Amino acid sequence: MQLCSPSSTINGSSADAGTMLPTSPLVSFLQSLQSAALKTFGPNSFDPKLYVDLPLKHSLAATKAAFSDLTQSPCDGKIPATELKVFLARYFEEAGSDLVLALPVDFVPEPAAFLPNVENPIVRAWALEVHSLWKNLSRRVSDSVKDHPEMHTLLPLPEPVVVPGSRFREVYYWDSYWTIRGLLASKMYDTAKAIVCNLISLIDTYGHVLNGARSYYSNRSQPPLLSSMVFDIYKRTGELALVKKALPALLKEHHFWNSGIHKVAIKDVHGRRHTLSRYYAMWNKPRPESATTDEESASKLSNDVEKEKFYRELASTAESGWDFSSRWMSNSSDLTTLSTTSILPVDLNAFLFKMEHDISFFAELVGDGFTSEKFMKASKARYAAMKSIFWNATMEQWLDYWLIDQSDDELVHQWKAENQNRNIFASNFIPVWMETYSSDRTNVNKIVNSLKRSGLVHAAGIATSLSNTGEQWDFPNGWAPLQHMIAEGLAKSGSMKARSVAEDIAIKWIKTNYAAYNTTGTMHEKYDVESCGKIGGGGEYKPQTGFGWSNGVVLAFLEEFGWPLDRDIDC
Ligand SMILES: OC[C@H]1O[C@H](O[C@H]2O[C@H](CO)[C@@H](O)[C@H](O)[C@H]2O)[C@H](O)[C@@H](O)[C@@H]1O
Repeated sequence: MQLCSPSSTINGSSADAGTMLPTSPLVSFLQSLQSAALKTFGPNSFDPKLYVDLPLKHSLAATKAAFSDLTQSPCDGKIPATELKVFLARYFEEAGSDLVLALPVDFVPEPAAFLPNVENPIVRAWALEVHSLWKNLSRRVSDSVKDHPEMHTLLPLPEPVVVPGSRFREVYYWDSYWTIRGLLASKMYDTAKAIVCNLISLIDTYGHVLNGARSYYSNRSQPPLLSSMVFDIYKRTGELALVKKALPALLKEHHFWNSGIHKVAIKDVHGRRHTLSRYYAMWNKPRPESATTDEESASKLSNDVEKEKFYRELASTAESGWDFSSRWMSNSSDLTTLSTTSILPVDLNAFLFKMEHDISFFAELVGDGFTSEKFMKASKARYAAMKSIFWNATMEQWLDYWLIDQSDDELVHQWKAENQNRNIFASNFIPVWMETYSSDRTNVNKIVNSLKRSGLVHAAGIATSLSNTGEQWDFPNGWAPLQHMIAEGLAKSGSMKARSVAEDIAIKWIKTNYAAYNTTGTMHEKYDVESCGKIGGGGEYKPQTGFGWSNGVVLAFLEEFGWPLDRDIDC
């Protein structure tokens, strides 16, 4: 494979964070269609995202004119269902039809040296089924997107793609990391590299990796894991070409997260000044993919200023990947108290610490000593900042820091102990995924003890939080990425005790995925950690199947821990 096809021209750097990016005419129109469809079809089984994913069959002008005729004399303020259905069939292609199923070039039914330590034949057969799911999730962007981008919200990408599945028809940023981990276990190195090339092309065009490859996602990113993708592929293949290609893009991405409104200065208890980052979307309107839901949630707010602030918090929370969770709310039963832009998140800064480390490593590899040194210094500075601002020695975990009672106009915040959020979330343990933390034996043992008494570890894995709010990034849901980062960090620490806790988490997780697969015939986006084989729920959309990161984590766990002949896979 050619390493990466030439990517689209650079439009310049991304707009200043905190500003509003303009809405495209197509997205605005599809949002009005979404709103009309809700009125017509009602809320049961209504998925607002479907409407903003619809590709046009005719020009936007012609489609708008026809829609306008339809809305001239609606009965009871709504378009009759039969008329709307006819309009939809006449003017739109099916959602997702602009991504064409494409067999990955490097897929073989049973790769050589596949999961050598999985000895149990039942588990091996299932792992091969999970491996075969890459065929269902692999696509290429249709030519019509490249030829007529104005008729699609889907963005053109130069290489084949792997999608999470179901309503998530397009590429997602942080999901891609665990997809890649699974592809590496599946020995599908070209497909893994293609994913990275696509994300680099987004940085070339927008200055950051988008939440997902849709025009309506351009106002925000997602947890920054591109450097980890490049690092893991390099470790596996030893090929320098991808590192060389990725390095300039990573420098741009680092700038995106460490400038403008993402960047926060804070003085610690000793008066030392640090710089950390936060999530902050360039958007203060309803998220187009969930506009009807967001408008409903905002309806109890009394004025436009409050609504705009709330909409920005919703989009910024989507940027965190944890949409939605009590983690970001000052009142866990009230979504309108989302305060994501006023929080310094542990996991985001841990990812950036790793990015700095990775960039330093990549720069060294390509012979750029100056950049390598610069980023080593940056990672050391963030390490010090994370210790001063997030680490809580009594709880022996890292805690999110709330920037409360201080306005954004203040140039430097002042750390106060009471602003650390003492609620327990899986994110409080994510730094252990980074080698710098996991290789410190004393620290790891403290973290293992703290994790064990946290209340997060359940029969079927690690819970996202301890609060059952009905939001999907809360109890009792467990998510594949969270299990993986914590277990991998502990497993690689060199502490036998930590490795055994990690293996226990991995076994529980594999068993619950297997049991649910056996009863439902599919892999799920999230699971309920209270009992083995139970799928997750809650949140703003129906639980999804497919599913990229769950498949990736099962394969990565089986690669790391194997499965002995005599270990039972049943719950
Ligand atoms: O449509 C609602 C939201 O859906 C996405 O978020 C969830 O799915 C993503 C894909 O698996 C995942 O990356 C994210 O962590 C999930 O919470 C989307 O990313 C959001 O932006 C969107 O508003």
